[in-house]
Amino acid sequence: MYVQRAMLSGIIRSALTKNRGLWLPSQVMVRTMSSSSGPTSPYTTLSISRPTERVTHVELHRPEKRNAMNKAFWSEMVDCFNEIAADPECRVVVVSGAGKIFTAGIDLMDMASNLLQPEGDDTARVSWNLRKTITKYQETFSVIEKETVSCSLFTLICAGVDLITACDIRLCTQDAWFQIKEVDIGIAADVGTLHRLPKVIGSRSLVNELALTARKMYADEAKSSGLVSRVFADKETMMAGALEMAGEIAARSPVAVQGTKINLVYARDHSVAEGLDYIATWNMSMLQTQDVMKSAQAAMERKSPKTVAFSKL
Ligand SMILES: CCC/C=C/C=C/C(=O)SCCNC(=O)CCNC(=O)[C@H](O)C(C)(C)COP(=O)(O)OP(=O)(O)OC[C@H]1O[C@@H](n2cnc3c(N)ncnc32)[C@H](O)[C@@H]1OP(=O)(O)O
Repeated sequence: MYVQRAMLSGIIRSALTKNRGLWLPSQVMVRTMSSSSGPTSPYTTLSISRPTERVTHVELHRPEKRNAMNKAFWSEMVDCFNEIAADPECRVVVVSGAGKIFTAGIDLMDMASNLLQPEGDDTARVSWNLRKTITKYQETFSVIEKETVSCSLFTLICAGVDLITACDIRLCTQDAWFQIKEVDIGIAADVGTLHRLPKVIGSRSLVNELALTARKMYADEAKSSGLVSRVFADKETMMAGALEMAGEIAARSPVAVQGTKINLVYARDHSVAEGLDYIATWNMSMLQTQDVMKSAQAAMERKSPKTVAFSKL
C-alpha cells in the first residue's frame, strides 16, 4: 500500500527499554521532533531523534521523493530498528514521514533492477535469488513488529501499508489516504500487507476489495474499518497526539508493556488455547518482576503509574 496526502506518519513502537525521564509538554516534543535537517548518519533515508527520554523518533526522510523506499531504505530500516531494540534508553518509537506524504511506497526507479533483473544462470537460480530478495525485504517491516509496541500514521501507498500494518498503533491526518497499489504495477503484495491487513481490519470483504481494486481509502473509512485508531486535523496535532500516547506507554512498566505487546502479536497468530499456554509460560517468570509490587503500591496510594521509577529492562 502506499500512503499519500497525510503529511507524516508517526509510528510508535516500544522497544524493550526502560524508564526514567521527564515527561515534556507536547508542544515541546513536537518542536523537538520537527527535524527537517535531513538524514542522520549513518543513514541516508532516515532521520533519528530522541524527542523525549524513552521515545525515539524515526522519520522517513526523502521528502523530495515523497519518501519512496529505495534500496538503501530497505536495509537501513533493519539496521535502525535492530539498533533501537538494543538501546536500553528507548521504550517507544514514533515513525513518521518528512514532508507532506508518509511514503509513496517502493521507489519505482531505484528498485526496478533488483526486482526485474535478478541474477542467476537459469530459472531455478534466478528464482532462488529473487526469493532471497523478497524475504530480505519482508524483514524490513517484520523488524518493526518484533521490536515495537505501537505505531501511528498518516498517508501512504503500497509498501507504506506493509509498514504500518507491522506497527501496533496507527494514527492519521484527516486528509490521509491509503492505497494497496501493487495490483496496479502487476504484482501481488509480498512484504506484509496481504498477511497483516486481514488481521487489522475485521472485514475480509473490505480487505479483498482494497487489495484487488487498488481503490484509495480515505481517513474516515480507515477509522471506521479499524486501520487507524485516531484521526487528527493536521500533521502537527497528530504528532502531538502520537507523542502524548508514546509518553503514556513509555511511562509504564517496560516488563508489562513489552509482555503485552509480544503476547498480543502471539495471540493474533495462534489459537486462544495456544495463546493462554504461551502467556502462562511468559508470566511464570515475568510476574516475579519488582514492577508488580511497585505498580500495586502506587495504585493503593492513588498515584499514577507514571510516578513509579521502573528499572531498565
Ligand atoms: C519486494 C518488495 C515489494 C514491494 C512492493 C511495493 C510496491 C509498491 O509500493 S507499489 C506503489 C508504488 N508507488 C506508486 O505508484 C506511487 C507513485 N507516485 C505517485 O503517485 C505520486 O508521486 C504521489 C501521489 C505519491 C505524490 O504526488 P506529488 O504530486 O505530491 O509528487 P510528485 O511530483 O509526483 O513526485 C515528487 C518526486 O517524487 C518522485 N516519486 C514519487 N513517488 C515515487 C516512487 N514510488 N518511486 C520513485 N520516485 C517517486 C517523483 O518522481 C518526483 O521526483 P522528481 O521528478 O525527481 O521531482
